[in-house]
Amino acid sequence: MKALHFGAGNIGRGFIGKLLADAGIELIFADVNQAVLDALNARHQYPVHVVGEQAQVETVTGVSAVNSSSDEAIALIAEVDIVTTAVGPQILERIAGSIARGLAKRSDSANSRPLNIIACENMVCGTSQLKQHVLAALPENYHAWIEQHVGFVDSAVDRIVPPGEAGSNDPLEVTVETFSEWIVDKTQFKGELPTIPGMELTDNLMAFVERKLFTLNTGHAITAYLGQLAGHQTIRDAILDPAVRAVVKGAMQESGAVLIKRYGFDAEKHAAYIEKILGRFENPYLKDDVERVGRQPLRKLSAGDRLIKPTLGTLEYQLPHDNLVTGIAAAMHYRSALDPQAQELEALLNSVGPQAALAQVSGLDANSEVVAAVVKAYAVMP
Ligand SMILES: NC(=O)C1=CN([C@@H]2O[C@H](COP(=O)(O)OP(=O)(O)OC[C@H]3O[C@@H](n4cnc5c(N)ncnc54)[C@H](O)[C@@H]3O)[C@@H](O)[C@H]2O)C=CC1
Ligand SMILES: O=P(O)(O)OC[C@H]1O[C@](O)(CO)[C@@H](O)[C@@H]1O
Repeated sequence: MKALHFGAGNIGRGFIGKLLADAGIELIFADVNQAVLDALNARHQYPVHVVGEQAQVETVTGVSAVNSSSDEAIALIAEVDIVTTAVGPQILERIAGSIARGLAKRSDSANSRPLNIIACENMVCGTSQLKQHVLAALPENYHAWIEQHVGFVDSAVDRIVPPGEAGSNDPLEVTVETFSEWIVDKTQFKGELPTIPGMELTDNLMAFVERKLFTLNTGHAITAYLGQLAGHQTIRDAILDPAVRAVVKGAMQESGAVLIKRYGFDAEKHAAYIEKILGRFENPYLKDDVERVGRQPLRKLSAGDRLIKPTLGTLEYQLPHDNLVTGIAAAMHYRSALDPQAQELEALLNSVGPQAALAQVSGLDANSEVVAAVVKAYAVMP
């Protein structure tokens, strides 16, 4: 089997690419970072530091790399059995053009072996969104062939992989936690289901996607936003602050109450899931900055993402949401000189004020009770 993986970043090298290579699949990364491409092609291997109680360095071997918009990448799409991505939600549209050209070439060369494409991003149905971008970039006469031969498989991906330590000058080295979970929708595959250790198949993906995004990511984001307000640099320091932890845990419980109602999760098991996540945030072996986890606040404050979507669920089922409201207010205070979305948010707040800014960014009704509650919480934050 042969795979092309877009995005040789933290999740690409530290999680998805590692699982593919460990499964004996010939793996080629597609990226735009020349230093990373050169290093992968010079060494064909890289170290993954798996940190936890029993730390170990695992070497991923037999890998190579191409530029993601090169003719080589397009030729590979025409040839491989699996394409995966971990590039960031906003980049999916950009790589869709290369994928479309590769699929056209595959169809033109009458390669009718099934191909499965799996986007591994923090978003609901990321692969289905990628599929729409790919179809939009392809002439209509290819669409029926794509439907027949190409599986667009949605997935949920969970492993905390911060950027490498500033002290390391190896562009390939990556540090990961021991925990990992990659769950894919088995109903969307074309051809035989692959057997890749570490990839779990389900026919109930939406429950897993929402469980992960609206528990881990909800709690993580609020830890970052409240952590920054309290002057903490890292997620660990923030979650060890009792005032931050109380709100984070409360918000995960509020979001969890929605998930339990919607998907029938067992309440006790869900409480244990929350505790495990709090322990992962505390991981003493990872240095994870609040600025990484809080990045792109406009995306994180959008209607379908980790703060607003669970809050909408609490409104739907008439459940408490005070801690989620505090988290949303803290997100509106997020500032980062390195993050264009943080600056855009600040400019919007300065020009139209918190009530209109929140309504614009989140799609919430400006005159709703929940927006009024967030604005009230926002006003009393330092
Ligand atoms: N880091 C983490 O702990 C986790 C991240 N995720 C998700 O995984 C995705 C990737 O995140 P990270 O690996 O942390 O980001 P990253 O920034 O470390 O990696 C992204 C990679 O994509 C590459 N890239 C950018 N434009 C590209 C293009 N046009 N073609 C090909 N490659 C391109 C970048 O050069 C970089 O190597 C995101 O959607 C994130 O939400 C999900 C779970 C955990
Ligand atoms: O990658 P995003 O969506 O910006 O959000 C950061 C989040 O992703 C993760 O890196 C992995 O799920 C979390 O650590 C964090 O909640």
